[in-house]
Amino acid sequence: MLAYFGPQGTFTEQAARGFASPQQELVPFDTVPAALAATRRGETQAACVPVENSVEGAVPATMDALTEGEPLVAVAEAVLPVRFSVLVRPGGAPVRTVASHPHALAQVRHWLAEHLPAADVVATTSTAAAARAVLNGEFDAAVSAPVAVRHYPLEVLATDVADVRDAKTRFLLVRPPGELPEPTGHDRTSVVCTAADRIGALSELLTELALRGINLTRIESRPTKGRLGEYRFYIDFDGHVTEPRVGDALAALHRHCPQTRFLGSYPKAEPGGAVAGNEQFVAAAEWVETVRRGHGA
Ligand SMILES: O=C(O)C(=O)C[C@]1(C(=O)O)C=C[C@@H](O)C=C1
Repeated sequence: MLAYFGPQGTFTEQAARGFASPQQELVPFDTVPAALAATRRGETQAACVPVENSVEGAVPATMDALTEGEPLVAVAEAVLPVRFSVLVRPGGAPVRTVASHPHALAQVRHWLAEHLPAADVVATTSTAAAARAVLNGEFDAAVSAPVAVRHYPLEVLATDVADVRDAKTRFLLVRPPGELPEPTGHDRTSVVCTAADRIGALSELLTELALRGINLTRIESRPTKGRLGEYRFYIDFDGHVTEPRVGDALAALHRHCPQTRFLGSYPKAEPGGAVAGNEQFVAAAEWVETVRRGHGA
């Protein structure tokens, strides 16, 4: 069974369908923490959750839920284009309230200001929860994934709604630690570190990556929720933990910050990024070995 951030008809469900094997049952949960908790309890083998959007940035609920509680590691990612449909109850009543997930609302702000300027905007737990609430009569319109209309008998007021063309959301498939995915040569590694509160602490972490020619793809901070000013850093970079320099960098991050949590090494959904040559690192390590054995200089 595969848990996903639901209910039925979310973008996350589409991403989960891409990950699931044909016989695997998909189970919706109304929140990201609930989907991850089911996987931690062993009720589902894995969970699919959104992690970042190209317009609105990180999904804080996912970041927090990945660091609080038993470790989970990402084994795959997917990137989906994000375009919305605006759904209403059949009958053409005036739209006084429009609901959606905060990330979705942030991506259609200009469209709403132009087309539904008088409507009150309300946040719901997900885009599909908004469609469900419209069906129940709680709100007049939902900003939803186009597939939502297959699950909720609503009318489509507008399609292809997006302030920014080509917006995308990245999703992760996570499961309890186990066998790692094989390296493919186009992988991403994710970790979270709590940097010490002292001069240069963050720059030391990043320098460990830069010195080894590792390309940083994302860095986000979230408060630890303990002391004011204490932050966790979510760091994504190119490469797989089985590569010598990536393993080396991870060990260095752990030395600086013993509570470093490994969040996975998994194939990148979209090729690209700076591909630094791992070969030099392997060749250099081999050279050191020959020196150690007294066969090189
Ligand atoms: O509510 C959904 O449909 C989701 O899958 C969540 C989510 C998100 O968290 O970013 C996914 C894609 C869109 O950017 C809007 C909402």
